[in-house]
Amino acid sequence: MFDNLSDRLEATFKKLAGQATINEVNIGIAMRDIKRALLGADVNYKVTKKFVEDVRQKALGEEVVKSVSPAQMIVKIVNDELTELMGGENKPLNLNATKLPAVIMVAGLQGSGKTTFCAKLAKRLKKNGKNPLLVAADVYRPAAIEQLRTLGGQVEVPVFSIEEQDALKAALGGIDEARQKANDVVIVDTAGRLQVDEAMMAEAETLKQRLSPDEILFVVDAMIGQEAVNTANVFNERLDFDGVVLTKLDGDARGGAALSIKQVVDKPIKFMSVGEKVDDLDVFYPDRMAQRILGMGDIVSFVEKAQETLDLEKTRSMQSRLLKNEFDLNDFFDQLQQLKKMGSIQGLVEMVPGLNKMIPKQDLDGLDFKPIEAIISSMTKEERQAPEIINGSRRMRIARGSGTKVQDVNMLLKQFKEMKKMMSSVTKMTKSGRKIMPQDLKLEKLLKR
Ligand SMILES: Nc1nc2c(ncn2[C@@H]2O[C@H](COP(=O)(O)OP(=O)(O)OP(=O)(O)O)[C@@H](O)[C@H]2O)c(=O)[nH]1
Repeated sequence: MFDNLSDRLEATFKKLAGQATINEVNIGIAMRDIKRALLGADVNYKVTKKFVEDVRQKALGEEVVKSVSPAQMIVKIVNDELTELMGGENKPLNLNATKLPAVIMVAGLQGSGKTTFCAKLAKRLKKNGKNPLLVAADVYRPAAIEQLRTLGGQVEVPVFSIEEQDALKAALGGIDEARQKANDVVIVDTAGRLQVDEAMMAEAETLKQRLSPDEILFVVDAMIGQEAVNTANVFNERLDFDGVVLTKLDGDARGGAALSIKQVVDKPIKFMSVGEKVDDLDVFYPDRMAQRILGMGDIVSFVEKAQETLDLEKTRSMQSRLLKNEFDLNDFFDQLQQLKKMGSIQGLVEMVPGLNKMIPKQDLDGLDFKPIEAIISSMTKEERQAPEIINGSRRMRIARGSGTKVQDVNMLLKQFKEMKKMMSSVTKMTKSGRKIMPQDLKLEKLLKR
């Protein structure tokens, strides 16, 4: 996701890197490039136009600070504007129902990933101490009910359904059942159709009126590009939903939906789904997403994900070593082993600065960490602890031992060094309690301001 956009933005920043000052001419060229990059990523035309204009105004209005290069300044402005574009901060679910159970209604087109999302959300809520009930209000297709049952089984959350084709009856029945069984949240999976149609909308409206949900979430497949924004508009006009869930962000989606939806319907993106497995759901953080788009990785999400999934003992010791700046290739190796346990590798790799450049994309599907593992395995304990002692002859030995080339060893060491440098600035920032920004990770000069 966003690869192409990231590459094109990076190229734009590189072009600016050699320039001494910001002026109408170089900003004009940069804005033209950014505009093309956004349109190429399927971002809505109006949104793109406004975005570029805002960045231009800010860039030209910005006071020139000697120690900051135009490229750095623009990266910062683009980062801030991207964050704003996607909603600024994450907006959490509203589950402060005065009457229990809280009701979450989930709507969207058929095949958007709605049912899968319901199960993922149930799992997440359960983990957070809730006692959810899933309700199959997609009553027209037995397969959909069956799917919810299967997924409910996987996440160990009960599923309520009825035989009759009456969505309202199913939903009300589910709420009743929740009251009796002391479930504090009800997640209602509503019917999707292949296209927005009147009957579907009317049914969803009735459900909204009768259930008074605490939260209506609209689920949309990010792969459908511009159409995602149009569908969101139609649903929003009828349902005035509370939040958006973007799905299939692990696929080839160009990201336009993520970047346009908030602006067009003025509703926050609350979650993003990044794979088919029940764990592949992340809270949507606009600031972290902006950092990812700018190729800065997303250390914060990565550590959080690690905490959720991994061997806590190991994670803790890794974090403490990170804080002490003792992170070495042993930790890196451990991390790779653990990564495999953490679901969608592609998604995870994108979160770690440097790692996305280290592992060729085509290798990700086959989880091919083997060359990296082989290289690290061929090192001695001392070498892993202090990679700087790995000189030319050691590199040759390691390459031979791991069946790789010296260039591969060089590459790994170089990337590790960069990663360590970045992590060290992150940890310094964490210690000082200051919020971490992408420019902290890459643009060291800015730190000196
Ligand atoms: N790659 C990927 N696939 C997903 C994701 N979310 C859902 N899917 C897949 O998309 C397909 C459709 O998902 P469903 O949850 O059945 O979609 P739905 O909107 O409930 O569709 P109906 O039940 O047919 O109305 C399934 O094969 C899911 O496994 C995701 O984030 N990434």
